[in-house]
Amino acid sequence: MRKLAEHNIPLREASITQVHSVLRDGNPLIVHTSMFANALASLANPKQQQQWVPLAEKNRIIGTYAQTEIGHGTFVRGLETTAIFDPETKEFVLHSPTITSTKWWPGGLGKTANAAIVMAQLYTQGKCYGPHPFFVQLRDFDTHHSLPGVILGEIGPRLGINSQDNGYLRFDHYRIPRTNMLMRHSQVLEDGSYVKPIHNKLSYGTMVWTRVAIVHSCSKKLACAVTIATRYSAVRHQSELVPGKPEPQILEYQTQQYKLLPHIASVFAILFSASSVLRMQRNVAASISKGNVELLPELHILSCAMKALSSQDSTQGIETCRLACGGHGYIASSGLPSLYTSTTCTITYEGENTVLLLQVARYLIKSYRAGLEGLPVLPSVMYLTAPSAMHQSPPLSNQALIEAFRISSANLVKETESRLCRQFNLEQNFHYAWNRCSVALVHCAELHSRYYMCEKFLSTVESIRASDRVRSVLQDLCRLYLIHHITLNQGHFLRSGTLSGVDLSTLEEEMYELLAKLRPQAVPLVDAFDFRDELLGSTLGAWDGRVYERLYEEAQKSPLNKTDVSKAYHKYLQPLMKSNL
Ligand SMILES: CCCCCCCC/C=C\CCCCCCC/C=C/C(=O)SCCNC(=O)CCNC(=O)[C@H](O)C(C)(C)COP(=O)(O)OP(=O)(O)OC[C@H]1O[C@@H](n2cnc3c(N)ncnc32)[C@H](O)[C@@H]1OP(=O)(O)O
Ligand SMILES: Cc1cc2nc3c(=O)[nH]c(=O)nc-3n(C[C@H](O)[C@H](O)[C@H](O)COP(=O)(O)OP(=O)(O)OC[C@H]3O[C@@H](n4cnc5c(N)ncnc54)[C@H](O)[C@@H]3O)c2cc1C
Repeated sequence: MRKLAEHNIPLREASITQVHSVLRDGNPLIVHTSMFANALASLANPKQQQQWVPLAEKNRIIGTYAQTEIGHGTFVRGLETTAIFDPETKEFVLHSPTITSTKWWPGGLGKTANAAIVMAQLYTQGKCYGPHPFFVQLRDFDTHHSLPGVILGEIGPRLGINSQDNGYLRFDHYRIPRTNMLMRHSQVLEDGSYVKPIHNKLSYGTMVWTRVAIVHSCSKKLACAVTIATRYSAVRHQSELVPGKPEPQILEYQTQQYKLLPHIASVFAILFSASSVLRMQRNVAASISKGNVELLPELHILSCAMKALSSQDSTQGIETCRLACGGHGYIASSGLPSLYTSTTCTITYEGENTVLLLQVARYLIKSYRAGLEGLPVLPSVMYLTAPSAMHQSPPLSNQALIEAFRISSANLVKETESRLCRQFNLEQNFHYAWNRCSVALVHCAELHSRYYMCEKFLSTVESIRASDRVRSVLQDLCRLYLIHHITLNQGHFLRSGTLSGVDLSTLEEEMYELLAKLRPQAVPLVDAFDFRDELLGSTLGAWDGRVYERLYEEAQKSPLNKTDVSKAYHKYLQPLMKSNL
């Protein structure tokens, strides 16, 4: 925090620099510097910002974002915490009526935060207006004791991020001033009348912002993992490639190249997509401040799509990197286990991936139907009903592969929509029919999202300012990425008729050649991510390649090595050995 102040970095950008750089196993301030800061910036009105932002900047207020309850995470409309306006006192009364209404999970809530943005069902003049955000003080700003009417604590150890305190929170008729409702988009006036926002999902804005931030952080996490595994694969020698010859670097094995190079490519694909969504988010934020919400649905869908894909890709990629390091990938000092545990949670938080992909699918089906009816649809989904341009590009060129993605995605949406119609005719109920088609719908969303990511990778590489040699490496990497994902999804391409079995064999051959061609670039590529050793925190991935020395040195730090004979020997082992059991 001192460094942030020294470098004049505003609070809401702090999480960018903090990710993984301070505490590897989670950071109790991350929700304060990310979601809490963003909620104040985007959901509070100017007067409220003047009141709270300076205090948050100085860390007098340390906040969290308390939305999820034990009973409901995904279904935000189902939250049970109530905020009932009392016109007599001009206060909201916050209450947790049931066990299932207990807030559960918020980062930093257990012990660190003294305030929270709480999402609660807003009631005024006897009517419920759905979940709204409120600024709520939870602890005394001097003593840090929880305030009367606030019951909170920590939820216990998790798979990872245990340096963070995730918390629970209940309210017992806890009163806050009316002016603590975040009132930038909707308001409750003194007489209790409700003023609607210009779009009823604006209060979900902090989730959208965080999903975009997660895409960025996933590319960084995956970049750390591929750096560790690639450097290690250049140091590690094992087995014989040719009988009787010296043991090669494991990076010489094609299977090892196949494990690592597509994930190095994936770092770029995720990063370029993140930049594109970030640009869109900035545009949408600027439009919203002028009262225009036209592009909000597009941003919501794109952020859902990219958050889902990047969290899934980076988690799988990190696990593959860990496995690619053999036994040493399992040791904590490799840095890979904590990278995995602090990344796999991105699949769940900020919208569980399946649920987000179903949001994307809903948008695809609606846009497809609108397109068929000649109604206007937004740019990213116009292709669903636009005519094919397949014949215009040379066969199997990058452009042709992108077109194959586009047509296969459009084809899958078309097929799934027909299935949905058939199912609807059987069920006579849209929601049941939707559920019976939801596996196919998730596949639609995944293919559409992959198409977007491939397209962003290619268009960025084509327009990037770089030397010819650097560009050529990036082009190879991009080509590898496209082919890799086509081979993983080959069924869709065969079904749409965009690629034949022969095309797929040709592409597969090319992929193997690309692995060999890119092998000498693997270490320079990860070195170019430019992570300091302190940040990687890995015995396997340090710049100098002293893997074995570092493993040995790290082992010396094990508390069990402080004495030759451990206490447990005297207490348990020796009695056992003497007991003749
Ligand atoms: C150099 C770079 C360095 C990189 C560093 C990067 C820095 C990264 C830093 C930090 C990373 C951040 C770490 C922070 C830690 C995070 C900790 C975790 C926090 C949390 O998890 S908070 C809780 C999050 N909870 C959720 O996400 C809940 C998920 N559920 C929902 O969002 C929704 O309820 C829903 C999407 C499931 C929708 O539910 P439902 O179908 O019931 O729909 P309705 O709510 O009725 O909506 C109908 C209608 O509205 C549209 N809709 C929904 N949401 C939105 C939205 N947000 N915006 C716009 N529109 C929305 C929906 O699509 C429907 O539209 P249509 O009717 O179809 O038109
Ligand atoms: C490490 C971590 C940190 C977190 N930090 C915070 C925080 O700071 N603040 C906060 O408010 N929350 C936080 N959360 C909570 C998080 O946002 C929720 O866990 C997440 O949104 C998923 O909701 P859920 O747990 O209710 O899962 P559920 O929705 O119960 O999901 C369980 C299963 O049901 C499926 N499912 C649910 N609904 C549907 C549907 N409509 N269609 C198909 N399948 C469905 C899901 O796909 C999943 O397979 C955190 C969670 C974790 C793990």
